[in-house]
Amino acid sequence: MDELYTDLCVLQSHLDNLVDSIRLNQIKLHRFQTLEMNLLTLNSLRELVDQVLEDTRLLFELDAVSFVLVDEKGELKRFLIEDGLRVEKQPNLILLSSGDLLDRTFRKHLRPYLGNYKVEKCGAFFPGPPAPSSSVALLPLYRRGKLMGSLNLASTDKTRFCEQMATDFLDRLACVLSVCLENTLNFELIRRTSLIDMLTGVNNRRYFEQRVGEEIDRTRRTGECLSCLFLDIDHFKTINDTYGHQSGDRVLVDAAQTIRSTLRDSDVLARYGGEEFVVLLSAGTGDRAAADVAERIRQCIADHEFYDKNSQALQISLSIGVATLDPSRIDGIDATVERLIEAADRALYLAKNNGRNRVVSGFVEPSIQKAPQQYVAGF
Ligand SMILES: Nc1nc2c(ncn2[C@@H]2O[C@H](COP(=O)(O)OP(=O)(O)OP(=O)(O)O)[C@@H](O)[C@H]2O)c(=O)[nH]1
Repeated sequence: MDELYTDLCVLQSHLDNLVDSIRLNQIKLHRFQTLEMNLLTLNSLRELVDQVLEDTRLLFELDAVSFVLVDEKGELKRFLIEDGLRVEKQPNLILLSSGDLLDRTFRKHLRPYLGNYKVEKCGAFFPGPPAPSSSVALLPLYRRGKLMGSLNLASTDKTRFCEQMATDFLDRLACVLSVCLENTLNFELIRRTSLIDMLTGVNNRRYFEQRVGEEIDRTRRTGECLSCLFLDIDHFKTINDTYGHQSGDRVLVDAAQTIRSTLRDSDVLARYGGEEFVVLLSAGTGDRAAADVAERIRQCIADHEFYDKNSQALQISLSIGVATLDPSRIDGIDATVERLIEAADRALYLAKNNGRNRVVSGFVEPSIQKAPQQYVAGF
């Protein structure tokens, strides 16, 4: 009888353990499903990065999460900056200019690595080493045999990730994240290609008009200044007429690259149309700094040697109109895309009328529009 009772107790304890592990797996499954559902509704790389870095850590109660992405052409960095992410302030986002690290770590079998944190194996996957004796899971993200990145999880609980563990949930998460990453990158490329000027490779007017609206909303919220520069190549018709349309195209491409090289990554440069470009300076650039940037661009173009299609050197110049929207000077409702563009265009008109190859600056004025006050001249 006693023996039967002992057997029953052992059986009961087995059953209890089984029920516990089923409950635990249900909780895990629910967490994975929540994360997967969130990943499937994302629209941009920026959202994907935020989701992966923040939600994964909180949802799975991890001590560190990092996200490695292969970014050979620096495109992903540009997408993220354009969408307002301060990449330099995200130590857990690691953008690699080559896939060598991932190839070395996963290439043999494309399987996750689970185990103790070892600096030689895991050091490059975490910005700072997790606490001593942490356990980690490095999950390769790949599609069609190509490694795109990795999701890296760390816990101070050294039993959390062990070599012998079943990895079904983690495999599935890596697989879903890989598909989402591939879709997001394809979507970003299509979206941005339609926002790029085919000749010069800088953004087009459509992109600029989207961005300027977003930036004005931001200005209303933060009270920071927003400056817009209108740039127009002087006597461009004469360049076309003298050297031919193809040479004109070469000049436009070279001018766009030269202007881009004077700007910060976070500034927006777009071809507005024909020989007109527009620059939106990143939030917080005041009116004086904006005029300085404009003057730097003007000087850089004036000093630059351009070439026609027969490699004959030629010189060009730019007229630039600068308009600054300073929320401390105008009412929020006065701050509109049209008013900012109009003010920059008016300043450009003055620069042209005052002799070209110069910068004229002004503010978006409250209700009664004043002529821009000229305080910076080209030469
Ligand atoms: N090569 C080339 N020329 C273009 C392109 N788009 C516009 N243009 C030319 O740019 C010229 C612009 O001429 P205008 O608007 O008269 O201006 P401008 O000669 O630069 O004179 P100002 O602006 O007054 O200094 C026209 O001849 C257009 O045909 C382009 O994509 N390629």
